[in-house]
Amino acid sequence: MAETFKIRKLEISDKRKGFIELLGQLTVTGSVTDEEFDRRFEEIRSYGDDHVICVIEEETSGKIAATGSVMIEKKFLRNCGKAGHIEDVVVDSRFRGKQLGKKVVEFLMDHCKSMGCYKVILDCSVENKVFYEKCGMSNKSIQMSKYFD
Ligand SMILES: CC(=O)SCCNC(=O)CCNC(=O)[C@H](O)C(C)(C)COP(=O)(O)OP(=O)(O)OC[C@H]1O[C@@H](n2cnc3c(N)ncnc32)[C@H](O)[C@@H]1OP(=O)(O)O
Repeated sequence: MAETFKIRKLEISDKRKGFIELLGQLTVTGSVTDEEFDRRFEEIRSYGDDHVICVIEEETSGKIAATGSVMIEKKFLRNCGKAGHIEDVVVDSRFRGKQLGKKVVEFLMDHCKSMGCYKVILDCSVENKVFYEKCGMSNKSIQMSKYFD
């Protein structure tokens, strides 16, 4: 059957559509219960346009095929400017190479533009550098991190 894709914001029913399993293709998710998911969903929803999670649903199967999120940081510099931070971009391995990742990033960038951000930034592995270049980004600096126990 033909695949049809719809891009939209995350909905509370998306846990049943494989959203957490999809994130598991990016990194460790732990076992998120329905209650934990609902609580976190409501918390994120309360941030309104300052924290948006985008998904692409494959409508024939009703499964979430791709996702990505963006947070809007409010600054004092640049005349109290705003910066977008893209995180957690992942496309289901069955659907990679169909421009879905690019569509997710474009959706998130459009959101940043509509929010008046002067820039959008993200961290990624060397393997994903070309993908983000194809999304219109360029390498700016190095990534630093510290994971807490
Ligand atoms: C900020 C973060 O979240 S970083 C984490 C990124 N996510 C991951 O690493 C999770 C595992 N990987 C994935 O989910 C996917 O491979 C993604 C998200 C990196 C790419 O998603 P896809 O849907 O497969 O990419 P998409 O089809 O939109 O590719 C767009 C373009 O980038 C190119 N591209 C995609 N991935 C790569 C890659 N790893 N290396 C080189 N080019 C690539 C494609 O060939 C395509 O080029 P074209 O427009 O000239 O045809």
